Amino acid sequence: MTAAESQTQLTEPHNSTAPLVDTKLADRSQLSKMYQHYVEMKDKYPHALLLYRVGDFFETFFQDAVTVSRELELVLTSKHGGEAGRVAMTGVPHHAWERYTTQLVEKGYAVVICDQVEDASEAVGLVKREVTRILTPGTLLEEGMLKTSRNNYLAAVVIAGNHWGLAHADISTGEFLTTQGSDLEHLTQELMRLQPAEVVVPTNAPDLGSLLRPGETSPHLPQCLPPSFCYSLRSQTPFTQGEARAKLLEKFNLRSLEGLGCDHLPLAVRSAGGLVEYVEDMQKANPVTLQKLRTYTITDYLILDHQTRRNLEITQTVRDGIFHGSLLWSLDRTSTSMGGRALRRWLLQPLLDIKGIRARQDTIQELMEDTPLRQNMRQLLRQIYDLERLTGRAASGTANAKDLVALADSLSRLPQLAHLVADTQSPFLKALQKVPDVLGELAQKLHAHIVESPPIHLKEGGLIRPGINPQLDERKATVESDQQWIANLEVEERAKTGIPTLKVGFNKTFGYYLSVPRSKSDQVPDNYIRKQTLTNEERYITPDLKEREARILTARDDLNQLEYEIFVELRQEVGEQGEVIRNISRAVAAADVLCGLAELAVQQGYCRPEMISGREMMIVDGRHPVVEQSLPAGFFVPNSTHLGREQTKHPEEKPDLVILTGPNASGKSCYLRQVGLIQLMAQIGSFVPGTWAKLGVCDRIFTRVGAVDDLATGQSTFMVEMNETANILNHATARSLVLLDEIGRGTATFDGLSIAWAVAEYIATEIRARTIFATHYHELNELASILPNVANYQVTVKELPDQIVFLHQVQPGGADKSYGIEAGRLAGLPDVVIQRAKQVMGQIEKHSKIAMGLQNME
Ligand SMILES: Nc1ncnc2c1ncn2[C@@H]1O[C@H](COP(=O)(O)OP(=O)(O)OP(=O)(O)O)[C@@H](O)[C@H]1O
Repeated sequence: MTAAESQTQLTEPHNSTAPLVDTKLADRSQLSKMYQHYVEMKDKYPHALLLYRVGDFFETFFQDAVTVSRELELVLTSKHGGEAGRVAMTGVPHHAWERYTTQLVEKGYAVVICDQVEDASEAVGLVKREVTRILTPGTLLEEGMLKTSRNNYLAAVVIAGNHWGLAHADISTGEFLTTQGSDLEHLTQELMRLQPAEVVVPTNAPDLGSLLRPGETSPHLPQCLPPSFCYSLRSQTPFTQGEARAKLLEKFNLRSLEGLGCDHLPLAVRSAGGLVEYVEDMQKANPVTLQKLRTYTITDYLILDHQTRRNLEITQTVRDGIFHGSLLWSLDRTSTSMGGRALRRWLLQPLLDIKGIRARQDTIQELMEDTPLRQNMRQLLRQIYDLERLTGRAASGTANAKDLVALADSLSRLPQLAHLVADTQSPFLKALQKVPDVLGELAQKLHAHIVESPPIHLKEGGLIRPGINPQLDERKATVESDQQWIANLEVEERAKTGIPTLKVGFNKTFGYYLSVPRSKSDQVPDNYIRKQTLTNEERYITPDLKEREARILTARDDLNQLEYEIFVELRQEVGEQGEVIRNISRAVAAADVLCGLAELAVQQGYCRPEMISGREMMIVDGRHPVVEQSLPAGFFVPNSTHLGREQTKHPEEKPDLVILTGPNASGKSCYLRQVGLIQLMAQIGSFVPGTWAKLGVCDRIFTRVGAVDDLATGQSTFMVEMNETANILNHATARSLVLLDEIGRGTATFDGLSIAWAVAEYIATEIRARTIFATHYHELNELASILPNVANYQVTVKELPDQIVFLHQVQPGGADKSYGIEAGRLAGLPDVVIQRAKQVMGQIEKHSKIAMGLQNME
């Protein structure tokens, strides 16, 4: 029976023969003991999928079975549930729970793991089971469930009127930050930046504990929260000022929150306290260590709204939503996953502080100038594993022995790294010069204790080296000597019985046995006790053999247990050093990002931009960092940019606003984005694609690029465009960079042209933001003759008799034609249509000189 068939059958109304799918419809007193316990547990977690350990499986029952079978395409079956009848069931093998759970969590479900906590063979009555783990998208720790290249954020929000608090943590790395603000639009934008896997929201909803999957709505969810995330609806109590504050003080063992910088920020405190409470509630058996809470202010960073991040394709492309072809793709030369995550964070949160930017630039420069240092560092960094997450798993008790070996290997690279950077001067390299002694000692201890290549399982022995623990060695010796005794037994018994083919064997049911061919069974001595008869062989045991076997099995259990205890102690020691390891990990990650950026700058021939506090933007021979890498070397045509120069006798040479015209596909959008990306790269401290640059720090970059229907919100292309334009006009300042592509295209020509004109005029005269305005409306070129801070630029083409050659060069002046009709001709429009189009254009141009009626407009 397929999953689909079984599901159809089970979703039919319940009758006496169909399996039960609804716990509420089941007569609990008629259920057998285990199912009664299951239903009790399910009552506690009504909104999660409950995976219940039964023998070698994790099973789901009732309605959860239907959901799991549907989502994982597993066969839905049923089991006898006692007098009440059969119960719907879907199960997964216990060793594969991580794989299946990952899929469920990725689909936005919360999963509760209820495991057996006593040995089934020793249980009296029902095996004892407890909830050992609750997994939600934002509270994952397991290696296989996390993406190495990005943080997995859990966020918590508190909203009070137009004010908000937002805390976020990555519990796999320990990062924990909080902020507050006073415009709900900023909260939306900050959530869009973080892209949290899960957002915790305090509500008074009746269905507390439920997890809304992306796209699911609830009247209890504030409107400003974007629908694309998972939301956990929680009680408001832990988010009250008193509770939240107390929770933070307790968590970080503090008397006051002053040191955390959020004492005076009640909403930041409430969201952070609520988040800690939630994490503690989710992590039953594995307490999570978070780094000390840090407070930040969103206005301390360059603000990029969601549209701008999207349009500039910072982490993924607009068209396909993929990493390949994004800015991050083109810049990432990091060697560690910690560095990869840090680069992503930097790109989504560029700096405003010139000192901070210069410190990063200094480091890049030093690494560019010293090629051996850079190469050696990169080589060494490649040998450093994900220290942040390994430490997280150690501290929460989920790390295995392989994790600790990887951690020790990585820690032992740190002194080598320190040695390599011993003579460096820049701040980010100096931070690596001193490795706390305790880490070297820890690495040594781990290496000394754990075998080089340990097994994944922790309770089956083989983890700890000899010579570490006398008791362990003693037990090992006993087991080995007993095993030797058994090995000798074969030889001795062969000699004794004269049966040369006698063998000693082992199986799970009988343990050790002596195997003799049936033809020789009459030669066995009296002390052999027959245990099993097979086609060609007889199997025997002897009292001596059984005695040894009992000794071996007990000693081996003891041995494994002792090894496990030694391992757990080591793991705890690592956890205790969590903060020290994570501090140095952060330094390694930053150095890795900068080393990668230095490598990139050398490979691609980037320059160090001079960062200034004024508004000037000068880029000589700038290039688009992504398009350049996608074209064969030397094919990209560089272009310069001069904007916003304040002290100049010829303001027209350094305009605030550039009207950029040029035919389709000539390279206007590419140029526009290139300017935005160079500014953004400069503000993360990177060198930039160009031969020389001087850049005033921007407070925000705005883009309005291309026309895309927002079908999800039912808005037309034109309305989306107008909303975005309104947002820019309402928020841009003289320190912003505004990149506008084709404003006014989505409506009638004259409406569009009029809006485009008015928008450009407003930006140039009222806001004075540095702006590039790409347009097909050549009429806008008139603005330059009226406003002193507007200039015209065009992307040039060469006209040949039967084709247009794109030169991709941006030069002063306005294009007087758009070549749209030529493009139509090349595309095969009939000649008569082309001729008529030219006639109509001539007529329109005659009557549409805006400049002529300009006095009337003013
Ligand atoms: N400076 C450049 N050097 C080399 N190739 C370029 C350059 N600029 C753009 N191109 C190439 O030209 C193509 C078209 O560029 P782009 O999309 O920017 O044109 P456009 O003028 O904005 O067109 P439209 O007006 O139709 O949107 C790009 O895909 C790119 O490959």
